[in-house]
Amino acid sequence: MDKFIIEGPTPLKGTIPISGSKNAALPLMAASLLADSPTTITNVPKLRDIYTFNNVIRVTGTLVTFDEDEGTLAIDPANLAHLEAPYELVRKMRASFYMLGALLGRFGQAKVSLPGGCAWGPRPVDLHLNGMREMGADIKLEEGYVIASAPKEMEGGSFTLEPSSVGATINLVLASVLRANKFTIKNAAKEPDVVIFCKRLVEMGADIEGIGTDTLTIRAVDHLEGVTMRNAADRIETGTFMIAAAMHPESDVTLTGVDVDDLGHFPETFRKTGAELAMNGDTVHVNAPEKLQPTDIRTEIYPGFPTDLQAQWATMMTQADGISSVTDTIYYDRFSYVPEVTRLGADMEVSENTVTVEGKTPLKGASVMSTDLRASVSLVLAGMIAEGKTDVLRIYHLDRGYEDLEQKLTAVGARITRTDQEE
Ligand SMILES: CC(=O)N[C@H]1[C@@H](OP(=O)(O)OP(=O)(O)OC[C@H]2O[C@@H](n3ccc(=O)[nH]c3=O)[C@H](O)[C@@H]2O)O[C@H](CO)[C@@H](O)[C@@H]1O
Ligand SMILES: C=C(OP(=O)(O)O)C(=O)O
Repeated sequence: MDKFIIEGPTPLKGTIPISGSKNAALPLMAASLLADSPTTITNVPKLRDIYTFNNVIRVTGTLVTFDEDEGTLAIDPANLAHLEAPYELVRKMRASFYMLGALLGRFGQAKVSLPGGCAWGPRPVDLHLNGMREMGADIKLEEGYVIASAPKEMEGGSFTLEPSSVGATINLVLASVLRANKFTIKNAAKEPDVVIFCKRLVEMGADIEGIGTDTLTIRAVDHLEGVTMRNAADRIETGTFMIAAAMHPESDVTLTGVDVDDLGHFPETFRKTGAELAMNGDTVHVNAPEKLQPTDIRTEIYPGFPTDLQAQWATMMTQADGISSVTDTIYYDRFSYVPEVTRLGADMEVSENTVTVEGKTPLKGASVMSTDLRASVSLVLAGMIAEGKTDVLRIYHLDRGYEDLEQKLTAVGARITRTDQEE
């Protein structure tokens, strides 16, 4: 198992290119299975989750070709015949559950393992399943698998997501675009990953009304055509590097290739820390403040503060002068990074779904353990401002979602090396 050795503290200075988004690419890949002809997706990052989902898709007989140098993924479902997504692959990442909507929507049948993914607490799929039932599908659970079937035409109807869910919105759209006479999703997710997914489906020929709002109405079309589509820039990687840039008073970082319109209210909140932020076209420039201001946040659905940046934000707040509170309203248990950042000297206390951070505490290098994707990157952020050597163990979590992380950070001044010496 690989680990990072980080020598700190180091200011970050220079330019970091932003990669294509993992969480936008995965639904686009699932959408390509609905088409009668091949789809090409550009700006796809080289990430473990993308490789895993490629393999999930290949099990069905679909031809998947990934040109890693170009970041171009070609998906040809002409020979898609095996309507199953097995446990061995689905357990590795939650988004492989999109196979349920894709296979059911296209073929009226699917056998898909219940999903894995970042495991910080309960992550149910009841809304995916109940929404499909409401649409007219028959859904059973057998030995850890969802067995689904649907007639050629489903009546459709209406289903309210409570709470709003990115994954359920995507799965219900996948299941309905070819098969439901008229299906309405209420309290649908409006996250940019959902918006780009719906827009690309419309380019393929789908009929989806209300894109970007919380009510989506889908009317079945006869067939969808494969197209060439561009994936979005990664808004979570963008936010992570903005936070990294604010943590050391001498840092001055430019991010390129950003989809600034996908950042919701994050830039506004970020400015409250005292960091200077300039956004110009697809470029974001961050100049760290002399003194970081304590800034409370609560995670919310888009355009509110993303839960996928909660751990990074709380870690940044260890360097702010004063007390701040970070509350996660989406995932109540997403705090496994707290004991690890505390090992470096942070003063953090979790109560229910809030972590209270008292700063500013000097951090000192130690060995810490990655527990999930965003928790892991917050340990890297902490390691880059900690005095001395920090070992971040189990970085395979990071490889799920950050493309070339150590190369990108090293290029702007961090001292990070990867080794496979971990016992
Ligand atoms: C691959 C991907 O894109 N993952 C993202 C996606 O995950 P994912 O799609 O799994 O997250 P959801 O938007 O579904 O989860 C939102 C909330 O709904 C709840 N819920 C969800 C489904 C369900 O059937 N029942 C239910 O109760 C969840 O427990 C959670 O409290 O959105 C999350 C919230 O922005 C992000 O943290 C993940 O990075
Ligand atoms: C939690 C994440 O991914 P997943 O939903 O696939 O676990 C994430 O991208 O932060």
